Amino acid sequence: MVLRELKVCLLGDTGVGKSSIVWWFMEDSFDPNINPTIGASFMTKTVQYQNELHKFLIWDTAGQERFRALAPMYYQSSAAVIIVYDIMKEETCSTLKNCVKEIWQHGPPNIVVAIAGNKCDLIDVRVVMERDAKDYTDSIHAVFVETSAKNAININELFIEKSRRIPCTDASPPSGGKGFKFQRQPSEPKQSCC
Ligand SMILES: Nc1nc2c(ncn2[C@@H]2O[C@H](COP(=O)(O)OP(=O)(O)OP(=O)(O)O)[C@@H](O)[C@H]2O)c(=O)[nH]1
Repeated sequence: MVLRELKVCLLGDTGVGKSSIVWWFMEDSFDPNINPTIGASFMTKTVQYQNELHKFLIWDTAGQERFRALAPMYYQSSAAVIIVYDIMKEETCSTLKNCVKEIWQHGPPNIVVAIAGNKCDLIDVRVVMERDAKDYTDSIHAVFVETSAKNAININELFIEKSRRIPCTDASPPSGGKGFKFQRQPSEPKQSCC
């Protein structure tokens, strides 16, 4: 079976639920008392997709202002970004849009962008309309999905949709070899990020 590697970076404001999304994807569980990320955290998970194994290499970045300058170090070496906003906080959409602009300017060419409107379990108190978010993401040709890390809505789908769109690196060991091929190495940050 072919093994493919997909480097994915999560970006977005503090508190939108990036770590919770990753945690659900990794562990099938939700922690209401999860701590804010410091710097960034790295995780891997391998899933079977059709007749391939997809190994996700996931960088979960910190959304707090004081860590934003670090973000380019992670997205510049990624094949895909998931930019998360909170459907209850309009201002997190502004951050998202700034983030998209920055990635277009400073990210790798052909990076795949997905937008996740998180906390859709709180649909009754939403302030960001799904239609508006969808129109925006269509305009930038990004994948769009509303998610809930709390109720496990669309989390696996988000990662699977990514893996369908990313031109994956074949990480199968060359015949006789044992190692994995990595796509790109992190480089120095160019400027502060989303
Ligand atoms: N109701 C609800 N709460 C959520 C959801 N996802 C995350 N939360 C809560 O939102 C808060 C922030 O979640 P985090 O996952 O730490 O957010 P983050 O984007 O990683 O934050 P930083 O690490 O600071 O960048 C926590 O209290 C979570 O329990 C969700 O889908 N629904």
